[in-house]
Amino acid sequence: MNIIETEMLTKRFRRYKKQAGIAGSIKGLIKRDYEEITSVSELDLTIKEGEFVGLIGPNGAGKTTLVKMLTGIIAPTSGKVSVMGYYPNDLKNDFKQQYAVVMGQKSQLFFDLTVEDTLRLFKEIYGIPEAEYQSAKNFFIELFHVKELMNVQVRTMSLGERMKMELIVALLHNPRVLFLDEPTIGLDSVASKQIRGFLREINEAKGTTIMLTSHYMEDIKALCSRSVVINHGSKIYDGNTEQLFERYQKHKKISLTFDAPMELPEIGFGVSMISETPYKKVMKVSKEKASELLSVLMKFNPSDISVEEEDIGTIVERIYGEEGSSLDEIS
Ligand SMILES: Nc1ncnc2c1ncn2[C@@H]1O[C@H](COP(=O)(O)OP(=O)(O)OP(=O)(O)O)[C@@H](O)[C@H]1O
Repeated sequence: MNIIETEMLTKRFRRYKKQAGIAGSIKGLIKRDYEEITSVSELDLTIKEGEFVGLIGPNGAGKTTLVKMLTGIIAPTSGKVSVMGYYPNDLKNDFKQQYAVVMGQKSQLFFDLTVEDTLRLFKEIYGIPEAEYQSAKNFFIELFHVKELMNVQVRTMSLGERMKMELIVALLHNPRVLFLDEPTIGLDSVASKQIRGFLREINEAKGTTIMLTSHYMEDIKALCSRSVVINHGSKIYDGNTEQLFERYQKHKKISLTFDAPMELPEIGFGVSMISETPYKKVMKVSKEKASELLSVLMKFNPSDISVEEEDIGTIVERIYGEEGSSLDEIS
């Protein structure tokens, strides 16, 4: 069953265009010039119940605008949108009860309350019956291993602990759809990995449909079997995530940190150095050579080593750049 359906979905904004200088400001008081921006353009999208979909695109691509239309925060300019059978912008209570939004950069927690109190507060907000509340709470406490944090004030928690709480609060009422925006932002690699594990578990155990927006390609690669790439408001790829990376990702970025100043010899593998200080080296290597290079680099005893995927901007450029690539062919 399709839980999200859009057809020719379009959102245009009118933006005041101020002319430069004081003269421009004064002129603007009398006559205003506007420019029209098409943030989402004729977008067709269907998502089945239970899917875990990555929504990716460079800054300003239209991701947030799309999610705002799917959650009813803004109305489309034209086209059709249906989420769980509702027109989101009607903002029916039944609709709002069935989805959740978690944003890595915005918190819905009350920093002075303990987690126990916060959860109880959200129980009341969502009107969750006591028995259901207890069972959901226990399920998440166990899943996220947060038993010892229940009576801790939110403000004293680490970023990773707080993100777990954001997810518990959002999922307490068992929503059918979860919209996630940058859930691992600012987290170290251990905490990010943990959060990814929980999200996978929630998707599998509860069948929650998840739409994940992230600039971290590692999140998308680890979690989403399907990816939707948008650029300038239009869909430019919709399909298998593995194929997306296989086809459009050429390099990996490897960062090494050392406890003492280190000068690396010429290491070959066609490596190009992105930045270099005595304590930190960041380099780019073709994805085929990455693991071989890693085993060589380990011999220099780095105190930390990380491997990152290419950023979405580079992937988008390749999608455009590939001769004959068309959406029909890819998806
Ligand atoms: N309320 C608004 N009024 C005018 N223009 C807007 C409004 N909201 C978004 N836009 C414009 O629409 C375009 C898409 O913005 P949107 O926030 O959806 O992009 P995004 O893909 O979420 O970007 P980011 O990754 O930077 O968050 C941008 O050019 C933005 O400036």
